[in-house]
Amino acid sequence: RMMYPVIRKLQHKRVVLASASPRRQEILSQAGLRFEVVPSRFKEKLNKSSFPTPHAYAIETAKQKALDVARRMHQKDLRTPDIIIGADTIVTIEGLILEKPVDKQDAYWMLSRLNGKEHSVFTGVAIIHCFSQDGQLDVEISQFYEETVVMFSQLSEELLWEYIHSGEPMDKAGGYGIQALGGMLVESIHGDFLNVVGFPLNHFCKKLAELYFPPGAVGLQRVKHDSIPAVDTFENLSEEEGAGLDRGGAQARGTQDAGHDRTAESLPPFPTGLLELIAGFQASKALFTACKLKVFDLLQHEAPLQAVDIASKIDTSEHGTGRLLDVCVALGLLEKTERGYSNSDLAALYLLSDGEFSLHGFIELNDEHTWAAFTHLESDVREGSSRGHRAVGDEAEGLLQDSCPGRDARLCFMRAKHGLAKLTAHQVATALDLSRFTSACHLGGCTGALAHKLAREYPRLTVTVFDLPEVIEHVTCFQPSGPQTEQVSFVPGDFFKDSLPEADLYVLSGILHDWPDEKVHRLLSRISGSCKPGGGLLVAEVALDEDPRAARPGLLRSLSRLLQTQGGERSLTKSRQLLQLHGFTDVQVARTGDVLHVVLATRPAT
Ligand SMILES: O=c1[nH]cc([C@@H]2O[C@H](COP(=O)(O)OP(=O)(O)OP(=O)(O)O)[C@@H](O)[C@H]2O)c(=O)[nH]1
Repeated sequence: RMMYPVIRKLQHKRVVLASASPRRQEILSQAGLRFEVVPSRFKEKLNKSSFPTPHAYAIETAKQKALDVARRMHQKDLRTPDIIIGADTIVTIEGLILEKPVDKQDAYWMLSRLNGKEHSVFTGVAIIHCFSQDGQLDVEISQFYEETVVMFSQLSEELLWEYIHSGEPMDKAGGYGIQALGGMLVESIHGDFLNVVGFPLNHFCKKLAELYFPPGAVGLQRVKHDSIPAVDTFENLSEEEGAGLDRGGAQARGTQDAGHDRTAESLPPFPTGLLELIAGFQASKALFTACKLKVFDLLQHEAPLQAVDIASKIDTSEHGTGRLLDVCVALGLLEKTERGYSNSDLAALYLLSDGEFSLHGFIELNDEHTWAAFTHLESDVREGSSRGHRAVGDEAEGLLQDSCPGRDARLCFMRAKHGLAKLTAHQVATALDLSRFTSACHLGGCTGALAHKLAREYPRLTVTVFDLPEVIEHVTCFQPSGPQTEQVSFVPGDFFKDSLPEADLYVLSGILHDWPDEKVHRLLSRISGSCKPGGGLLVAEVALDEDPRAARPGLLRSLSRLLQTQGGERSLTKSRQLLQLHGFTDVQVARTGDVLHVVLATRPAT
């Protein structure tokens, strides 16, 4: 059998797979790895909301699974394995983490969330090297995760239930098995198939290559005894397993703080998520800086490049540039080989200044304005708006209104809006059926990204983009070429003062959250006055959610709105009430993608 060199490296080691998953066993044995299986007893009960990202949660669970086996094996037979592998697979959609369904109803709930949409599958993997000396356990932990994006077809209820009754969903993350019947539900995938099945073999081999054939001498990250995260995993040990054991056997050896004589079981879980959260602003600023220095643009044209060449081309210090580039590698924005640095797929897709789905403008806005606003957070929270609003908010509000401080700032704001609108336009345009309308007016439609998408989706529809004259003045450079441009026109005006263009559908996307309640009422009352009987109002907003984890992006944005414009995200219930208050009925709601709610309401015929 052909064996990948890194797998061969493990040939004479005692390798344990800490997993009961038959799929993981199959994938690793097909790869030629020899191992024993010792299923973990770690209960997957970590607090999901304490992790900044879903993958941080998956990695931590994988690590705890493997550590549980390490401790139990060490205590039980004192012949510690050399390597223990743990893994955890989760599905994420709309800010939620889905694991294995607990029953058929739960499987149905999961599958109907995934139905017709895109979701991500993350597998976190922990590779634990164990060392036993003087009866003590020492470990070195290496960990990584892999993401695969999966698109589900639109499926009927009947088909979902038939699939659920097959029994296949029950032991699978997200309630489906892509490798079997569940493959019929999947329209497309982007990324590693085996990652969805439960084990990212390719990334695993790369990780082993990093560990066993490091370019320099850098190898495993040795984790001190006292930082081995302890978890409550021993309650199920049989008497035989537990007999005569020193319960502190797996505990930290040589703790620095001898005064804290804690046992492993009494140590709290290692706060990986919290530590990532603490350092979160550093990662953002590193990304902002690399964008501002046009690192990704450069590497798109010339790659791979060494740090010294990048530094000379972007006119920065070699030392500082090298550090920044390595951080970008760690953040998954760049890739690094002996030949130099190049863009990761993520960077190539979203971080080029002229890419189709560029978030460059949004990053620039965050760097130049939101960042500054957040530096006043403490005083603004104390005062409810105030200083930050006066110092920074006026400027930010000016970006949205006619008192805009300058052309550059306005263009920065437009680029940010354009990038976000291109990302969400398809979801907003297709979330609900708009085919009964023939004319639409997108209020505050900025560069027209959503208007063009509406025109493409509904060939009978003409769309007027209504925005401030100083915005309309700059829209030309954002226009696509193609036939649907004839359906879209631009009209300058202020939706608080000027008469609104006639239309049978008004559209507000990401507008209401910019304004306090009093202005929202004024705007809705003007739209209600202009809307013909039978006409509609489509509102797309980042909505607050009942689930605190899913609500996080909305809540953070709400905080940022408070600082910048006095506006804020509103819950779906609030949005619905607002529309009803202004005479709209028949409110239909659709949740799209990760964060948006789209609401369509009708002005009744009187
Ligand atoms: O398409 C597929 N998606 C997922 C799976 C299987 O789902 C489970 C994921 O659960 P988890 O990571 O918790 O792993 P367990 O099964 O509980 O085993 P442990 O050893 O970790 O306790 C996993 O088995 C995937 O293989 C699938 O089969 N297809």
